[in-house]
Amino acid sequence: MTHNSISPVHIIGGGLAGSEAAWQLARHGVPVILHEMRPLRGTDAHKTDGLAELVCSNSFRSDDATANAVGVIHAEMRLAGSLIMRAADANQVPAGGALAVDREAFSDAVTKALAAEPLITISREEITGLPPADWGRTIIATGPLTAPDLAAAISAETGEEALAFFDAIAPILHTDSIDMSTCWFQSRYDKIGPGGTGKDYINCPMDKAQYEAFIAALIAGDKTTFHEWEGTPYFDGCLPIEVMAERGPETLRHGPMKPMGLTNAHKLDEKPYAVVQLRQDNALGTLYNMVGFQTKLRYGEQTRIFRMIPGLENAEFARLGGLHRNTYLNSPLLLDATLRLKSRPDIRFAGQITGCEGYVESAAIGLLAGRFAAAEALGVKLAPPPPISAFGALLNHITGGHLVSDDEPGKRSFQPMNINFGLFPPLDPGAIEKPEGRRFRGKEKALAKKNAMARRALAACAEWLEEARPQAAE
Ligand SMILES: Cc1cc2nc3c(=O)[nH]c(=O)nc-3n(C[C@H](O)[C@H](O)[C@H](O)COP(=O)(O)OP(=O)(O)OC[C@H]3O[C@@H](n4cnc5c(N)ncnc54)[C@H](O)[C@@H]3O)c2cc1C
Repeated sequence: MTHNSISPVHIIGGGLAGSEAAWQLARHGVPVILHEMRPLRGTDAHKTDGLAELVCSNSFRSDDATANAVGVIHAEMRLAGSLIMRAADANQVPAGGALAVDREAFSDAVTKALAAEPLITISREEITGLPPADWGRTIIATGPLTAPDLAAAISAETGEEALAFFDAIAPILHTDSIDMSTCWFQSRYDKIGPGGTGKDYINCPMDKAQYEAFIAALIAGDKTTFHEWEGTPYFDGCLPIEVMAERGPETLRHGPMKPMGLTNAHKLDEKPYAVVQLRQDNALGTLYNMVGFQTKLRYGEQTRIFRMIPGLENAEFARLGGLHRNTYLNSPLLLDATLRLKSRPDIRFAGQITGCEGYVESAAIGLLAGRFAAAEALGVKLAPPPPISAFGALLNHITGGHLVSDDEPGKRSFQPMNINFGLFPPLDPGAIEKPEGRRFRGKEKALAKKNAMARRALAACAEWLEEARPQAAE
C-alpha cells in the first residue's frame, strides 16, 4: 500500500496525546490531519499556541524504570519510539530522580517535529461537533479542557454526561526573587537520580510557629468559589494546598511540606519543622515552581500568604495558581479494547479524556491510539498490549479493568488514574528473587516485588512491539 492510497486519520487536539498519536501514525506510513484550535480559541490553562503544551508542572515524574510504574511506562514509550519522550529527554532540566523538562523547549521540539513530518498536516481550527462520516477514522484527543461545543456533542452521542472534577495548578516564581541566604539547594535525601545533582530543589525552611501561622493563613485565606461546580469532587493527587490544610494541622507536614531528608545548609544543627520545596521550571533556571502548591486562593491572597514562607518574603510570581474543571468519559462502558467508541467505531478517544491522569499517561494512551489506528488503516491486526506491561495495565484500567464498586455504583466510581503497580496483575508465586540464605528485611520485599513487576512489564512490552514490527514503517 502506498501513502497515497491510505486515507488520512483525523486527530482532534494537538496536546500530549494527539501529538504522540500523530507521530505514531506517520511513523507507520499513515497520513494524518491534526486539528488544533489554539491559537484561534484558547483554554483556561493553555498559554501558548505550541503543540503538547504542559499546562502546570514541568515534571514527567519518576524516571526509575526498575521500581516505579511511571518510570516503567517512560521506558516502554522510549521502546515504542515516542516523540513525547524523545522531546522530553532532549530538553531535560535537573530534578533529582524525576524527569522534568524546560516546558517551552519541550513543546517547541514536539511542534517542530510534527510540522517537519511530510505525512502530517496541521490544521488550526476548532472542531465543534462529532466528525462527519466522510472523515473516516478519527481520534479525539481534546483533553480535560475540551471546548464546550465538542464536549456537548460527545455527551449527546454517548448519552452520558462527561464527568467533571476540580483540578488545580501551582504558582511559578522568578528565581532571582528567592532569598538564598535563607533557602538552600538540596534534593530530598541528596538523591542524584538520572538527570540531577543531588542539589536540584530550592528548600524554604519553617519553624513550628511559622508553620502554624502559615496553616492558619491558608485556612482563613479568601478563595475563589465555583458555585456551578459545587459538589464536584477533587482528584486526590491534585488537591489544593488549602484543602489539604483544612484536613488537619499536620496534613501538609506529612505531604508537600514534609521536612524529611533535608538539612538546612545555613543552620546545620536546627531541624526544620516543615519545608516548602521549589523545583526548577525552565532550562535557564530562571523560574522555579512550588511543589505541591496547587491552589484556589485568590491571586492577591496567594502573593500575601506565600510571601509568609521564609525566603519568599520578596518573591515575584511568574504565574499564580488556579483552579480548573476536568472532563472525562465513562470509558469502561463506552470504549472497546482498542479505545473505539462502541456506538461509532470510526471514532477513537485518546489522552486524559479517556480517564487516564497525567502528561505521561495521556501521551502513552495517545501512542496506543495512534498504533491501533495505524494498524486498521494498513489492514493489519494489532492485539492490545499485554496487561502485564505498563501500556496494557493502563489501557486495561480505562477499557475494562476498573471494577464498579457496590458502595458507589455507576459511572462516578470510574476515576482518572495515574499509572501505578496496583493496576498490574499480581506476580506469579516464586517470581521474587529472595536474598541468598536469609529472609527479606524491612522494605526489601516490596522493592523486590516492584523490580520483578518492572522487569516483567518491559520484557512483555518489548515482545508486543516486536510482534507489531512487521507492519511498522520504522
Ligand atoms: C489545569 C490542569 C493542570 C494539570 N496539571 C498536570 C500536572 O501538573 N502534571 C500532569 O502530569 N498532568 C496534569 N494535568 C493533567 C493532564 O496530564 C494534562 O491535562 C494533559 O495535558 C492531558 O493531555 P491530553 O493530550 O489529553 O490533553 P491536552 O494536552 O490538554 O490537549 C488537548 C488539546 O486539544 C485542544 N482542543 C480542545 N478542544 C478542541 C476542539 N474542539 N477542537 C480542536 N482542538 C481542541 C486543546 O487546545 C489542546 O491543545 C493537568 C490538567 C489540567 C486541566
